[in-house]
Amino acid sequence: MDKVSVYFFGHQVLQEITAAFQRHNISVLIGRSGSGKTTLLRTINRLNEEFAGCVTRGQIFLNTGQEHLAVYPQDDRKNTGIPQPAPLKLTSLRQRVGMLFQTPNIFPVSVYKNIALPLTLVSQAAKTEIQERVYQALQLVGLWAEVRDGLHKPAQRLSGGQQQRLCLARALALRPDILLLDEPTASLDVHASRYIEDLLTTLAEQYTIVMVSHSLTQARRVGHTIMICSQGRITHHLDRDEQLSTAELEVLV
Ligand SMILES: Nc1ncnc2c1ncn2[C@@H]1O[C@H](COP(=O)(O)OP(=O)(O)OP(=O)(O)O)[C@@H](O)[C@H]1O
Repeated sequence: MDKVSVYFFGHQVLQEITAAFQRHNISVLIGRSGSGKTTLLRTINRLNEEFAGCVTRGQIFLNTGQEHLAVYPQDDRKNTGIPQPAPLKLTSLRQRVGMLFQTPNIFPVSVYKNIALPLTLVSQAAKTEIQERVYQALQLVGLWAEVRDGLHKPAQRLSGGQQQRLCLARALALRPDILLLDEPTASLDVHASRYIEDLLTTLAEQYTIVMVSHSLTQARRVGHTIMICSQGRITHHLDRDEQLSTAELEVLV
């Protein structure tokens, strides 16, 4: 992303952020409450636009390895003769960029339909293929053995950790390039959190993951890169093995 700023009702909450989230890496955003972590995450799938009074400036590109695509249509270089990447439609962007929230946002339908419904909406796949992709997604998040006998039971009956994995399976079934995770373990106990963390480490081999966390220890456990946000800026950009003491202090100030 290049010089990305976000305003809510004229108040600037992101200050010209320029950053790159490496492919097949877990980038963890940490920082004090209100520093802009969630807003930054939501620029990547343009979710901020769903809120009243929001204006976004700057440019975001998505590099999938095969394609170079523009997330935001604005481009100051319009008249410079530099070839412009293809702009992404919002529906396509939301399919390519999956998102998980602090508390699992399951739909009030069966386990199976939680994954199958969005899949049916965005793909032309036949019923048998939908079923195959639902099963694959459940296996990918380690839920298959736990839910195979209750696929058509209400998803609300699952535990919190299972519900969060179901949400992850729903996002993965759409075959995204990027996963955005907003404190995905915030509502889970330590065992369910560790399960999700291990899962993310495995998924990072295939997906680009950008995650918000309030836990520095979690950031150190799973993050390949740690980005520290403060007052709408990324003030530190650290690799996993870098000494964090200065940065830790910055966060605590
Ligand atoms: N929909 C919105 N409407 C108005 N202001 C908003 C909206 N979303 C975020 N903000 C403002 O943007 C600023 C950054 O909020 P954001 O949620 O991104 O911070 P955060 O670092 O994720 O905080 P937390 O760690 O508490 O979740 C805050 O001042 C917040 O009030």
